[in-house]
Amino acid sequence: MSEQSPSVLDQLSASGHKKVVFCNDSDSGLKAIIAIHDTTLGPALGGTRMYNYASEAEALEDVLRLSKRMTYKSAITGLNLGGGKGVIIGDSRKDKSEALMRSYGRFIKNLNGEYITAEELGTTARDMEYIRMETQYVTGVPESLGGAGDPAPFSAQGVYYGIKASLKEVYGSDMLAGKTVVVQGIGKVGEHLVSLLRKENAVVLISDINKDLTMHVASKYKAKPIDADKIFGIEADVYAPCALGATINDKTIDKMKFAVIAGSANNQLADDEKHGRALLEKGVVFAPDYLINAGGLISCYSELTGLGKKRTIQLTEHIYDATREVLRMSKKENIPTLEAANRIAEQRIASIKKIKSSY
Ligand SMILES: NC(=O)c1ccc[n+]([C@@H]2O[C@H](COP(=O)([O-])OP(=O)(O)OC[C@H]3O[C@@H](n4cnc5c(N)ncnc54)[C@H](O)[C@@H]3O)[C@@H](O)[C@H]2O)c1
Repeated sequence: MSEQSPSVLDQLSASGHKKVVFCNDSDSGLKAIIAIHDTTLGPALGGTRMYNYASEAEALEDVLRLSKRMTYKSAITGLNLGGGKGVIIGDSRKDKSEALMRSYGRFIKNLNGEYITAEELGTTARDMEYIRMETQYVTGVPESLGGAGDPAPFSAQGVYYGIKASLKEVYGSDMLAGKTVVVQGIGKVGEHLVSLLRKENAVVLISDINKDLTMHVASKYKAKPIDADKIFGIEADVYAPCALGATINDKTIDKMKFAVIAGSANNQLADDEKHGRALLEKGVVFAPDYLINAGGLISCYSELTGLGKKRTIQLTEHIYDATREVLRMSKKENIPTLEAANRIAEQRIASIKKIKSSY
């Protein structure tokens, strides 16, 4: 390691991580890192991403960042879960096998429940089935195996509540009828969101790089297709990014004519501090992504704790109140909404830590 790069333990100290496990199995070719950020509220839950990282340092940086975000996400959503994440280094189309996934499952097993995994970028429900063959500490398995199934409908529902809470902040009413919403990306989450918005007679504009899907969703829900390069010139009440991260950046902020940004995509701000502050100054209400896209996490939590669908829906509805609280704090303290969300999450963790210290 060069003199400039901090040691792994220094990196953990700086980010407040509890534990990082490096996994290596030469028989199956497994190379993975599991990061456990914080377990004050409960076991560390977070998906496993499989990605062809350019270096181990890049994989470590990603897993540290993602696991910390999971701590905040669970905390602000009111769940009794900590934050963790796993990354498998490799090409998910070429390097995956039953043995590799089961080997990874055995590393999770050896953590005795301190870390619970789920599906993420590059991993599938089938992979979770393989992990399940080795350990019970996995969630998001198919309904046919007793799991809660696809979390996307719950993620969409949470985004819908986030949009409504933001409209309430801006217009004093959360009615969607007649409001214009631009949904960017109409995949698993986006399409469910379009359906919920159209049920309340919102005017919905959709954009997706998949043209056939766009035409299909447009005619199914009576939504209007728009070109990707037109999005940031449109005047609309809400922009719902449901495709990629970092769409709010130096290039797009100036052009935006939206009152609210609320969508499912992770890490929507290219630079959390800089762009969070820029949106605040521009008067655009930004519903923090990690809060309003937590419906999928809530679905996993329900699966783990044996809660039924009804309770999952109730917990997802709570995203409305949680968003309102964040927006109120942001306004009162004149701080970006992401910072307000982080503070609320940190306050919950600190207060529960105190309770747990009492014998
Ligand atoms: N699925 C969940 O439960 C869940 C939970 C939390 C967060 N998220 C996040 O929400 C986002 C969407 O998730 P998903 O499960 O619907 O993914 P998905 O892959 O099913 O859908 C993404 C859609 O975005 C489209 N797309 C890609 N690039 C685009 C671009 N430049 N412009 C317009 N459209 C583009 C794709 O064609 C696809 O239809 C992702 O960022 C994901 O990380 C998803």
